[in-house]
Amino acid sequence: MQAYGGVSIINALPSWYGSSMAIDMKVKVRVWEGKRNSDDKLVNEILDYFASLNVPDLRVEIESEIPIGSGLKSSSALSTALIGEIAQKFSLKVDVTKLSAILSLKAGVSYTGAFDDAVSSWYGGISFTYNKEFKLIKTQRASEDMIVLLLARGGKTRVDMSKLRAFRTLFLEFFNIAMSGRIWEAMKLNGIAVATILGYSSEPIESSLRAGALASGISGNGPSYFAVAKEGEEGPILEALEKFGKVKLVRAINLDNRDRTI
Ligand SMILES: Nc1ncnc2c1ncn2[C@@H]1O[C@H](COP(=O)(O)OP(=O)(O)O)[C@@H](O)[C@H]1O
Ligand SMILES: O=C(O)C1=C[C@@H](OP(=O)(O)O)[C@@H](O)[C@H](O)C1
Repeated sequence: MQAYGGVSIINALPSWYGSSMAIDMKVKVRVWEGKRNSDDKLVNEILDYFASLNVPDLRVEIESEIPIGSGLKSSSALSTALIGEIAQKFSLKVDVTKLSAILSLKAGVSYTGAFDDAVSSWYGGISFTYNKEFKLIKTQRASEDMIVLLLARGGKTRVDMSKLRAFRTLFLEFFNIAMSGRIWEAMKLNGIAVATILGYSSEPIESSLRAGALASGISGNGPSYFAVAKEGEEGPILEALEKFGKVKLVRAINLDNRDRTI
């Protein structure tokens, strides 16, 4: 089973309201009956949950294009893909995205459950959620004709959640801007605010906005930066971002055929 990474539109830590957009960076997971081979806490939390439903011990193979601990939703892509794979293999009916959020919290890899990220990872497109109640507000298709430029970096450390929580009202406003359809504006405001609050340099963001990006900022809690460009207008932004490291170009992804009944 596979799921996808994403970039943040609204980080859910400040207000519990979150939104993210799936991008074409894949995580592919396969499982076989056999002795467990993972020492990852998220994988083991998921395997423990299914063991409690009498699913036998499983060997897990993960192929991921997303750097771990990047802000690009590697954990939600992994957990939804793994939960979906096990549910399909053993014909179990589960709510993939809600279970992903609950088990991510239990495994300690998430602050709010990252339900926003689980929904975009699993269903593609854009998610709007209220993570406190695992509530899906809406999903919408993402424009696949935009280019997302990534300074993809992994290995983030814990963030001080109270720093972001202090800006609850501001992020609630950003969320409302996104809900009204002004996605790039909300994405940019969120991305700049997260960078400023968490102390990341704003130089890559300023450079890409000067070069014509529709949005730029920190995705999730970082450390990855992103910029969004209209197709054909990405050249100067690529040039601006390349001064800060290797840049990866991807597109948003919609998964119109995802089975919503698993
Ligand atoms: N390829 C992978 N293999 C094993 N575990 C992974 C992989 N990708 C993600 N994870 C899990 O996700 C966690 C990282 O989550 P997090 O810090 O929220 O990063 P991100 O912002 O990329 O989602 C890791 O600690 C690990 O448990
Ligand atoms: O832990 C969480 O609940 C979240 C972490 C952040 O994402 P990353 O894990 O990608 O940093 C954030 O953007 C998301 O809305 C919620």
